[in-house]
Amino acid sequence: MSTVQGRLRIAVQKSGRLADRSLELIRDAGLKWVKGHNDLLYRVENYPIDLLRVRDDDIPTFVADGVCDLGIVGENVLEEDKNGGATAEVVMPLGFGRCTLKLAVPPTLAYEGPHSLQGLRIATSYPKILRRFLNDNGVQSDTVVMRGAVEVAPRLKLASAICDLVSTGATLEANGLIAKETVFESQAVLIKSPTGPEPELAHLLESIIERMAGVVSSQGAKYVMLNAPRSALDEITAILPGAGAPTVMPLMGRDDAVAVHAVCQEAVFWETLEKLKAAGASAILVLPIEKMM
Ligand SMILES: Nc1ncnc2c1ncn2[C@@H]1O[C@H](COP(=O)(O)OP(=O)(O)OP(=O)(O)O)[C@@H](O)[C@H]1O
Ligand SMILES: O=P(O)(O)OC[C@H]1O[C@H](OP(=O)(O)OP(=O)(O)O)[C@H](O)[C@@H]1O
Ligand SMILES: [Mg+2]
Repeated sequence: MSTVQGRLRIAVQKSGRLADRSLELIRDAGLKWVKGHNDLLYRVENYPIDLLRVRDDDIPTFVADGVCDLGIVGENVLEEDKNGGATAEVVMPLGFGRCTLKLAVPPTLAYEGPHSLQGLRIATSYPKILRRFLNDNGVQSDTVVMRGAVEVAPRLKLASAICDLVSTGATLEANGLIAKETVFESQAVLIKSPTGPEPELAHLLESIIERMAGVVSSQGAKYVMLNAPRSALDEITAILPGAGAPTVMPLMGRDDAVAVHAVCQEAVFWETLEKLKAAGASAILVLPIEKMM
């Protein structure tokens, strides 16, 4: 595929677990497109950018080779794809698509540590990451590569253990398997091409990355406003989760109390509000943040 002159390209998963969240992030960064008849390529209307919709396995190569300038992919796929050649650069973690590559065994296998897998067969879709884990632990095992439904391998007597992605653990449980080792922790990441775009598009690329960073950091962040007795100010600001220096303002006609405004980078739970109240805070408001830069 040849690159289109004068347009940036962003690779996203066409369908699957990352597809919707990837488009949502791009939309929140201010890009607009209409779904046309071309399923592979969405043309962005308000910037010279195209969204290339592909299998997630192809995204690292497209970005490493400069066919796409940016891409959104799971760290697990990126890691498995490493081959010593040109690699895409990780720009930032995106906070979604969190999952863990785990080793799991049936209850009939007496597991006492990685050495219990010595000489056994392990089914996985991630042979390279698994091989590295086994080497690091000095274990020699055979791997059976399966593209999906890895969890059925022990029942079919294809393998004695599996190494697959887990998030809720429901699939392992449904297949009677028990997780034993964490092999790799993953989430979706933004990657960029090492070759860089045409010089005229460099500024646009940086601006899109900066906007995406703003969207990611505002996710889960809250703007908290409250009134606090002056005497409890230190205690109250210490309770506010992930807040930098809050803004402290006088309250008209009240020398003993102040208004506190803070951006909390972490989730603000009901428990936090209860603690703030117990410390003397009142009129507590928690507001969502739409954009942050
Ligand atoms: N159970 C899960 N929970 C959260 N994230 C997951 C889970 N399983 C996979 N992921 C993440 O989502 C990515 C895409 O998963 P998906 O199952 O859609 O991939 P796929 O079947 O390989 O899709 P494709 O057709 O694009 O090749 C994975 O590589 C991983 O980073
Ligand atoms: O811990 P859980 O929440 O149960 O999730 C784990 C399952 O999710 C992924 O598969 P997916 O459903 O994406 O299907 P696939 O194997 O066809 O890609 C993974 O391969 C597991 O099978
Ligand atoms: Mg895939």
